[in-house]
Parts: sequence; structure tokens; C-alpha cells
Amino acid sequence: MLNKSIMDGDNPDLTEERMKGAFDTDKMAAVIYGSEKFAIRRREITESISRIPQLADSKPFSFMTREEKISESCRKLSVLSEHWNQLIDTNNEEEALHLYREVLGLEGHAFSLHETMFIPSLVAQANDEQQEKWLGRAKRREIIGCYAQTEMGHGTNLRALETTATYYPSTQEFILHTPTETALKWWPGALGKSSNYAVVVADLVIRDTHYGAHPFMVQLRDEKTHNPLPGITVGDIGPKMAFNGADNGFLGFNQYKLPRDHMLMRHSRVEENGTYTKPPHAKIGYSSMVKVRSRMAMDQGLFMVSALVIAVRYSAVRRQGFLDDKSREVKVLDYQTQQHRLFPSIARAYAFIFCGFETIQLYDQLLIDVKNGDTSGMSDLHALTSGLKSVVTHQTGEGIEQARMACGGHGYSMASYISEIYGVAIGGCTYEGENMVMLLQLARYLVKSVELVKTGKSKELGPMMNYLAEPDTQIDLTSGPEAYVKVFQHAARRQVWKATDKFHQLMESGQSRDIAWNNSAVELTRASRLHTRLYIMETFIRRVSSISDVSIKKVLIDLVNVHVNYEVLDIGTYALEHVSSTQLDSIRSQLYSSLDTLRPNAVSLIDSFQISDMQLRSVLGRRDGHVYTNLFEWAKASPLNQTHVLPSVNQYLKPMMDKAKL
Ligand SMILES: CCCCCCCCCCCCCCCCCCCCC/C=C/C(=O)SCCNC(=O)CCNC(=O)[C@H](O)C(C)(C)COP(=O)(O)OP(=O)(O)OC[C@H]1O[C@@H](n2cnc3c(N)ncnc32)[C@H](O)[C@@H]1OP(=O)(O)O
Ligand SMILES: Cc1cc2nc3c(=O)[nH]c(=O)nc-3n(C[C@H](O)[C@H](O)[C@H](O)COP(=O)(O)OP(=O)(O)OC[C@H]3O[C@@H](n4cnc5c(N)ncnc54)[C@H](O)[C@@H]3O)c2cc1C
Repeated sequence: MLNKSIMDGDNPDLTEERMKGAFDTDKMAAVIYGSEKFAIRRREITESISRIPQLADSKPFSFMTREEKISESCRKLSVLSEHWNQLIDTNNEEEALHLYREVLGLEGHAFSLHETMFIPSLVAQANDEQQEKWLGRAKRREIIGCYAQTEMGHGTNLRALETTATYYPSTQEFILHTPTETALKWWPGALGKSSNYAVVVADLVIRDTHYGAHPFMVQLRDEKTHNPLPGITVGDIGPKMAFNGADNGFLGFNQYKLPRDHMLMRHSRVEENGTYTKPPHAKIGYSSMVKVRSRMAMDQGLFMVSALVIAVRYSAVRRQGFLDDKSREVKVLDYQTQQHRLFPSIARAYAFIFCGFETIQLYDQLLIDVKNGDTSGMSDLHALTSGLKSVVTHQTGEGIEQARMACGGHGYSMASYISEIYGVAIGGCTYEGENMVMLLQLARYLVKSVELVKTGKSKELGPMMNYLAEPDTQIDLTSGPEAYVKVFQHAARRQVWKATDKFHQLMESGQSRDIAWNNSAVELTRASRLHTRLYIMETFIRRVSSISDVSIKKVLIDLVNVHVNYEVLDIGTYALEHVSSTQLDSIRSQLYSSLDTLRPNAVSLIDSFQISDMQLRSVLGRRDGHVYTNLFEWAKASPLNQTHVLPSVNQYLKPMMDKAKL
């Protein structure tokens, strides 16, 4: 069987789609998840979880209050604590992530930041003695930690953080203090109620000199009672657009004393007498953010996939309207508009995940290099991940919203669960650096690269920047996907140079650097987007070219064709400077025929992600495709339907109607 999702009793419309699939979905899963071994492990973990009934949701998330969500995730975490070693290799981050996604879902929980930022901060920023003291405890989950950096008044501009950590050589202590209301830490995940420790980022002050943001290991709560320690004000910031299973929190310090060795000292140090040693790279303390950004292409790709699994399966069973055959309504997936809405996002999701693999590996390598004293790769990865997180989160938001609309009315119901996926994913446009700000970080790197070319130093260009020094050439669009890469190279190069020239001209006209930068900023962000989209396209093509299995490669080439045609049309205004409008018309025709070609494999392409019903938490997107029965059962389970007459009817509506009758 090529599509391993086929089961007796499934909706025949979905079975028909799965029969049409021209490739083995297990083999595709191995490509998606980087190896056959890990694809198998994912399935084994899912299977093992299903054998532990206490790990199942006690009721649908959509019917839970915020308090119930938090309590439910804590309950499951306590069950998980009995089963970690039996379920996963606890040293394998990807296995752990899969387990979390299955059991806890995407709405957050007490450990949301513990694994993703607290432990990585200790790994990257704590020296050997500090790791000896805290890392093991954190990994064994004896303590729960979070990452507290953002303040109410400042998130983006880290140099303006107000929380101070002032060192006093006389007592060999830091005093942590929150001088104003705006200095309250505000937003950190799992801070409000769950964490008893935090990596706190504060402005280091020694003898009235401010050394800027540095990380400190801070105990927030008593390990026995879980009460906040004296000098600490901590709580939950309230409900959010989504991600409400997490207790994002606030935190204030009132002259809170911290021993000297609680500053994380792998890279910068404060000696007993207050002598400060600066780190080998000024931004080395920002590594936890780079770590998360390097994961975001993968994680956002998976968010988009979840919405697409729901929308594509639903579109294969939803029948509405007629095409040729007037005796039976068609599957809405047969409409060109529906395919145009969904298939380019499938292509992007695959592309994002392939990019994610690369950036995760780059971060792991960087961590090793930095430990060995080599910080030279930091700027490259910072620039790459800054652009990537911005483009990927934005396009994921667009893709998920299109998926919701592609499900018509039922997409708007929480039964689809797409609104929650959207709400969580879209947070990525803001967290780990607001998207515009991060695009501008990449732009700094692009402008510097152009300056290298202008001053005859092209040999010094960083990886992926060589195209900026190349001349425009004729583009032969019949030569395959590489021709589309060329279109993107031309467009990105033109825009990067144009934005840089504008910035330079404004400075030459007398504007200060900062003002000239601000007046060029929209053009600069456009340059960053084009550069990043070029990287995504190149990575996608490179990855697909490396595949040896013929049937897998064939369908992925079909997907690449959807991608390149769609992407070039999507940047039409930039592409028009390099291809004629007649050529764009021909790209349009190719896009429509590539949608047609992909159509029979659409369901198998999204089934290949092997996202279980438990993980998906969507009534509309369940593997069995029995949409209508499932929907009705779900609605009947709504708390509102547990009684015929609500108390509010007796209390308000009935007396009102009775009064009106008099
Ligand atoms: C066992 C493991 C199991 C794992 C289980 C995990 C369980 C999870 C379950 C998963 C499933 C569910 C999914 C749920 C998903 C939801 C998760 C939500 C989690 C959210 C977490 C969010 C956390 C945060 O948001 S933390 C706070 C983040 N904050 C930011 O990002 C702030 C942004 N601001 C900045 O980064 C800086 O201020 C910046 C870069 C904008 C400016 O900094 P600056 O100091 O002012 O520097 P500047 O002058 O601009 O530049 C000078 C110079 O420095 C260069 N630079 C800057 N940064 C870096 C860097 N990082 N590296 C290298 N170089 C850098 C910059 O480029 C300049 O260079 P030059 O141009 O050469 O001068
Ligand atoms: C779901 C979620 C989880 C989070 N988790 C954590 C966490 O665990 N720990 C933590 O410390 N923080 C966390 N945060 C906070 C998050 O990192 C910040 O909100 C984020 O970095 C954006 O900063 P800001 O809120 O200050 O936005 P602002 O910078 O105030 O952004 C407002 C607007 O100003 C613009 N702007 C700001 N500066 C510039 C500039 N220099 N140039 C051009 N435009 C600019 C932005 O583009 C944006 O349009 C979380 C946030 C969310 C939403």
C-alpha cells in the first residue's frame, strides 16, 4: 500500500484519494523527518502514547477553560514523568518535541520554555561549574525554568532593558532591581505560575558603569512551598489571543540579592573584586534567541502543515457544486481556486521544513564552534535566521488563514481547531524579535555585503551572498527550476542594491546614519524578504535534487514546480524588471498545469507528515474523514448542550419575554 493511512471504514472519498497517491507515504515521511530511523521512532512514540490512557485529553481543548487547560497539562506532565525513559530517548530533542506535541499539543504548558530556552541558555551561557550545579537538575525536571528578558516597556531594544543587576564587591552579591513599572518583566512563558527558576536578562552595573544585557540564574520561588521568595513579585499576565495553556508572566524585583556565581559566566565574567571580563563577541549573550529562531522554520512549517492536513482532507470529502458530471457534486478539492489556495502552501511547508533542518544543524555546529572559541559564524547565522523567522512566520500565518477559509463555515468553528493553530503560529511574527525589526537586522548584513562588493572585496562575502556581486544575465525560463532561482537572484540583487543606494544617497545628502536608515527601511525590509525567499527556494531545490528514490523525487519535483511558479508570480512587480509580461503569462499557465499535476497526490502529500489525530486535535481534519458524524458528535458534547434550558434563559430572557407579553 503506497499511502499507509488507508483503513477500513474510512470515508470512501478519502480512501479514493489515498489510493491515487503515487508514492509511499512512509518513504516520504523519512524524507520529511530527515531519516527513516526518526520517522519510525515518531510512529513508535505515537503508538506507545496511545497505550497509556492517562495521556489522552480528558475532553476536547476547545471546551476547556484556561484554568482547565493549565491543570490538564500539569496532570499529563505528572503522568509523563513516570514514562519518559520508556517513551523516548531523553537526550534526543526531536523525540522529546514529538512527545510534547502529541500529548500536550500547541497551547503551552509548564515546561514550554524550560526545554526551549531555559536549558539552552544554561547549555550555552553557564560555565562548567554552573552547569554541574544546575543543568542536571533542570534536565531531571527537579526545577522548572523559563527565560525572562522582555519587559513591559521594552522587548525589541535590549540595550534599553531597565532591570538592573548591580554588583557589590563588599558582599560579593548582585542586587536585582526593578526600578519602574515599565521595567517589570512581561511576557515570559511559564513564568507566571509554573517556574521556580528563571534565566533573567538584566543590565549589569558595576561601580556605576552599565555593561548591558547579561543573563543571570535566579530562583523565584521556594522549592518546598512554591511561594514567591521575598523581594519577588510574580504573576500571570492574563489571557492571550491563543497559547492560553501557558502562563506567560510578569516579574519584579525589589532589591533582590543574588550570589556572584549566579551570573552565567561562560563568556563574560565578574570577579570577586568587581573586575569585568567582556565576552569574545558582543552578542554572544543573545544565543538562546538564535537557538529558537533556528528552530522556527521547522516549527512553523509544522504549524502550517497541521492546518493543511485539516483543509486538504476536508476538501477531499466536502462536495459542493458541479463540474462536468451533473449527477454528483464535486469534491471542492477539484476547484482550481481551492488548489491555488492550498497547494502553494503545501510546497512552502515542505520548503520551510527542509530549511529548518539546515538552520538547526547550523546552530548545533555554531554551539560547538563557540565553545572552542570560534565566534566567526555568529553574524552569518544571526542574519540568516533573522530573515528566515520573519518570512516563514508571515507566510505561515497567510497559509493557515487561507486553509481556514478553504474549509468554509466549518473552518470558522473551533471544531476545525484552525483558529488555535493560527493564533499560536502568528505569535511567531512577534516573539523572538518582531518581524520588521529582524528583517532590518538581515538588511544590515545585506548592506554590508553590497559595500564589500562596491569596495572590491567580493571575496569576503559571506555564504549565500555571492549572487550580489554577479551581473544580470539572460534568463531562459525553459531551463527548469534553476531559471526561477535566477529570476529571484536578479530581483533580490536589484532590490538589495537599490535599498543600499538609497541609504547611501540619503547619508550623502546630509542625513545622519540612523535617519537615513529609517527613511530607507521599507525598501530594506523588501530586500531582506526577497533574499530570504531566494534562500528558501534554493534550499528546497537542493534538497529535492539530493533524493534518490524515483517516485518520491518525482512528486517533490511536481511540488517544486508549484513553488517556483507561484513564488515568481507572487513577486511579479519585482520579477517584471527581469522577465516580460508574456513570460509571466506563460508562468501563470505553468502554475495552473502544475496544480493539476499535483492534484492526485495532494492527500498523500499531507498524510505523509503522519500527524496523528491526537496531535491534530481537529474534528474536521481527522484521518477517517467522517466529517459530518464527527462534527455532530462534537457539537453535542458542548457544555451548552448538557441541558435544554440554560440558567440565563430563566434568569433573563424568559422574564423579559414574559414582561413583553403583558
Ligand atoms: C529535550 C528537548 C525537548 C524540547 C521540548 C520543547 C517543548 C515545546 C513543545 C513544542 C510544541 C508546541 C509549540 C508551541 C509554540 C509556541 C512556543 C512559544 C515560545 C515563545 C518563546 C519566545 C521567547 C521570546 O520571545 S524571548 C525574547 C526574544 N526577544 C527578542 O528576540 C528581542 C529582539 N531584539 C534583539 O534581538 C536585539 O535587540 C536586536 C538584534 C534587534 C538589536 O540588538 P542590539 O544589541 O541593539 O544590536 P544592534 O546595534 O542592532 O546590532 C549590533 C551588531 O550586532 C549584531 N547582532 C545582533 N544580534 C546578534 C546575534 N544574535 N548574533 C550575532 N550578531 C548579532 C548586529 O547584526 C549588528 O552587527 P553589525 O551590523 O555588524 O554592527
Ligand atoms: C506568545 C509570546 C511569547 C513570548 N515569550 C517570551 C518569553 O518567553 N520570554 C521573553 O523574554 N519574552 C517573550 N515574549 C516577548 C517577545 O519577545 C516580544 O514581545 C518581542 O520581542 C517584541 O518586542 P516588543 O513587544 O517590545 O515589540 P515592539 O518593539 O514594541 O514592537 C512594536 C512595533 O514597533 C516596531 N519597532 C520597534 N523597534 C523598531 C525598530 N528599531 N525599527 C523599526 N520598527 C521597530 C515593531 O516593528 C512593531 O511594529 C513573548 C511574546 C509573545 C507574543
